Amino acid sequence: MTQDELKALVGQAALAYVVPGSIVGVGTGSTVNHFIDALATVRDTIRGAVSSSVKSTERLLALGIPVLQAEEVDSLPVYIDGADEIDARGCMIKGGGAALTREKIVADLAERFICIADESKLVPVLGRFPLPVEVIPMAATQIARRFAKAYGAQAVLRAGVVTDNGNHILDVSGLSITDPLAMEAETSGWPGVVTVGIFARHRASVCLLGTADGVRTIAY
Ligand SMILES: O=C(CO)[C@H](O)[C@H](O)COP(=O)(O)O
Repeated sequence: MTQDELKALVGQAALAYVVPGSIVGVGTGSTVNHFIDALATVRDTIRGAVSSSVKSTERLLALGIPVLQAEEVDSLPVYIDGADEIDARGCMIKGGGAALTREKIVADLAERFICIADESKLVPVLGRFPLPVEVIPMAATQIARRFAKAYGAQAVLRAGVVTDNGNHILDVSGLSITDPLAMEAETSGWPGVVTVGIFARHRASVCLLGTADGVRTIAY
């Protein structure tokens, strides 16, 4: 099976976690695009979606799924999203699609984070995938220096990318994230950091991994 077929498999499997009559939290990315397509087939059974990006909103609306604003809902039963890396405890690196800030906001509304990914995303330790960090533009250089000093890591500005929030993305390589909760807490507090792409406080409750043998479900 191709990687895209594995993504389609888990996008479809995630439908089992959609609560009838509810509003669904929807992430961003190529795997989530498959989920949105699957969600459209049951759109009459849900009240709508809260989306984590302009791209996902456009796809949801094009498929006839109503989109609500985050401020219109108190809580969501599930948030369904992809990841760039997932460790053995369900902590993740996210933000490859530059949507990490809104993803964390919508995930924070949800009771459960259902992560959908192909099995190549499962790693022993987070950090091989460069960590995306959304930053206020004027602070980018200062924050890059701080990653070098604190962790010996190299932060590179993602060229030509402006987030849905008008900010920039640093991609930080050379990290070995053995304590995701601690690193998320520490770096999230640096001035100028909007959102760090470590999802430890908002880690996955369930991970659906696409494998050649079918969907592997990991509950944390
Ligand atoms: O965090 C994300 C976007 O900001 C995505 O969930 C992550 O990049 C995975 O994307 P894909 O499903 O395309 O592999």
